[in-house]
Amino acid sequence: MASEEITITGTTDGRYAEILTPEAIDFVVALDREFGARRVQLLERRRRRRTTRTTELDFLPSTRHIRDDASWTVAPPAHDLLDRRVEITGPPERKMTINALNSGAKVWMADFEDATAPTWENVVIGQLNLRDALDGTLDFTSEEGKEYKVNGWIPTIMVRPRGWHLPECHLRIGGRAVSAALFDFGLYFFHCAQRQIDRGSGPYFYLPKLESHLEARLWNDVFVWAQETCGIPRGTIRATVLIETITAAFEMDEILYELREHSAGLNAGRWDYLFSMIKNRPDVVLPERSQVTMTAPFMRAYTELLVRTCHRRNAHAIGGMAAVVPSRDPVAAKRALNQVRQDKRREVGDGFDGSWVAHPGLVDTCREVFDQWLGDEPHQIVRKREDVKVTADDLLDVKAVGVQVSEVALRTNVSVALRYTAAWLGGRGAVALGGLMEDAATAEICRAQLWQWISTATPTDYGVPVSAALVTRMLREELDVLSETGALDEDAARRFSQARTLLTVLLTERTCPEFLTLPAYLRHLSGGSAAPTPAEVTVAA
Ligand SMILES: CC(=O)SCCNC(=O)CCNC(=O)[C@H](O)C(C)(C)COP(=O)(O)OP(=O)(O)OC[C@H]1O[C@@H](n2cnc3c(N)ncnc32)[C@H](O)[C@@H]1OP(=O)(O)O
Ligand SMILES: O=CC(=O)O
Ligand SMILES: [Mg+2]
Repeated sequence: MASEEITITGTTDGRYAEILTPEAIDFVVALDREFGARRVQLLERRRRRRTTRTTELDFLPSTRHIRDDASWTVAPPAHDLLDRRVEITGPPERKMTINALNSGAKVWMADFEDATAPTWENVVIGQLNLRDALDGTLDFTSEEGKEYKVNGWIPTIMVRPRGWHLPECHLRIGGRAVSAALFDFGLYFFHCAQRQIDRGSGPYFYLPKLESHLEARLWNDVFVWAQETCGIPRGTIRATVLIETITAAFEMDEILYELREHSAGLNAGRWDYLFSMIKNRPDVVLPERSQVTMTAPFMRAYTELLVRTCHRRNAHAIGGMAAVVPSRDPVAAKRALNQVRQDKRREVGDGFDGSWVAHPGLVDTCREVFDQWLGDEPHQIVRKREDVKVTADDLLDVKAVGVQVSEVALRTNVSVALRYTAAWLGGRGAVALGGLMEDAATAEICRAQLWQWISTATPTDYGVPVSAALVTRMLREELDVLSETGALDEDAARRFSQARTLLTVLLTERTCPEFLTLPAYLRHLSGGSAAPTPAEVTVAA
């Protein structure tokens, strides 16, 4: 096994070499050799669980003792994760890294996941930006000559590696691609763990898209191994798990338990949660995205249970993303701020200890709401929310009878899915479209909804059922409009055409494809040359 060839197929010279040192690559390879096989087994378990399920989802009988045992709690919070009232998220792109570090938020989540298109450049240079930030050497000059530098105080940094489902195909062991999650975690840990400790902080993470406590156990074992290997005391790492799949919502206690010596609570990843709901219950038709708000009974049940579960275990409960971004139009900007204010008020009132914003222009709004409620207290974990009683039925209480979709809703989902996918193929993992922040999670909702509406022939409010023919026609029309108005240069036209082909295939599969980003990555960003499937050839023709 030790003789398996290690190959790297992306750029490795210039500043890439500062991250892709032989020692750092050895560390990632060792991580993948240690844990790669378990990751593959857990992905297979995900597939089996989803395809062979015959009864409704429920809490696990086998882990009842963990839920019923009131005696355990998670480790006390690290000193710089005590007060998390406002957390800004975004990709570790150079300028945005500086802007996030200067934003005044308590925490910055540097995101290799929903907000990053995992091109080789984005994933390696993102690591370099993080390291430069810690070394105090991060600067940037824009094309217009605007100079960017990090001011004095910076937020606590948490890094979100990619999910277990994604491979990093540019690094292979004996021809096998390594896990993208271990690649992102490993490089950050290798370069920045000690740097963070030296400045009085630590290696902190956000863990995305977990589907079970066994996946949390795998992360915990990765943490223990990484700390031991690098001579860092056990329990130095801290990680907040996003509860953003419906199966994980049934295992919140168990996830905290698995990670208890490294846990920094849970976060309500509302957008992927909706996506997961559609994927896991394809026959329960959800209306358009704008109508499924956080006050829908099943979304409320999920967030209430999250707060109660966290606080019972002395862990932070962190709120989610109101996906509006301020616009330059003052009226729209005011509306966006009001929406964010309302969303954060609901969260703090429910017991959340902090929340996310997607833009520096929203930091003050979120902080003001939490300041008003928390005052000088760093969090509200003392509010145990014992009044909350959430059953399995509550988590699944989707009122989806008689859903009809409007033409506007259909066209919006088509437009966002197409534009986002094209941007992603061009290396941008988050974009503002129509005043909304769109990232991998929100785009997955759009395309999964289109798939669901096609597969159930959901009626439209103008008399015809949604069909593959209707949606593929809309995709073509959307692309035609962009082409005719001259909005696309040659590169953009190619990416839009690739996006249309990809979406057309995914939207017409018999079962809802697991992820948009996985086939998109394998086909277009992995540096490989995957042959097109017969379905894609048909679409392209
Ligand atoms: C479902 C989830 O997982 S949510 C978490 C993942 N998603 C995210 O993190 C999205 C983060 N947000 C973003 O990426 C951006 O806000 C976008 C793409 C939506 C909009 O960005 P822009 O189009 O650049 O917005 P806008 O022009 O208003 O930005 C103004 C300034 O704020 C900066 N900015 C905007 N958002 C951020 C951010 N999240 N972090 C740091 N800087 C930011 C811009 O770089 C720009 O800087 P400049 O004035 O120095 O040029
Ligand atoms: O990652 C966050 C989400 O809402 O999805
Ligand atoms: Mg997410």
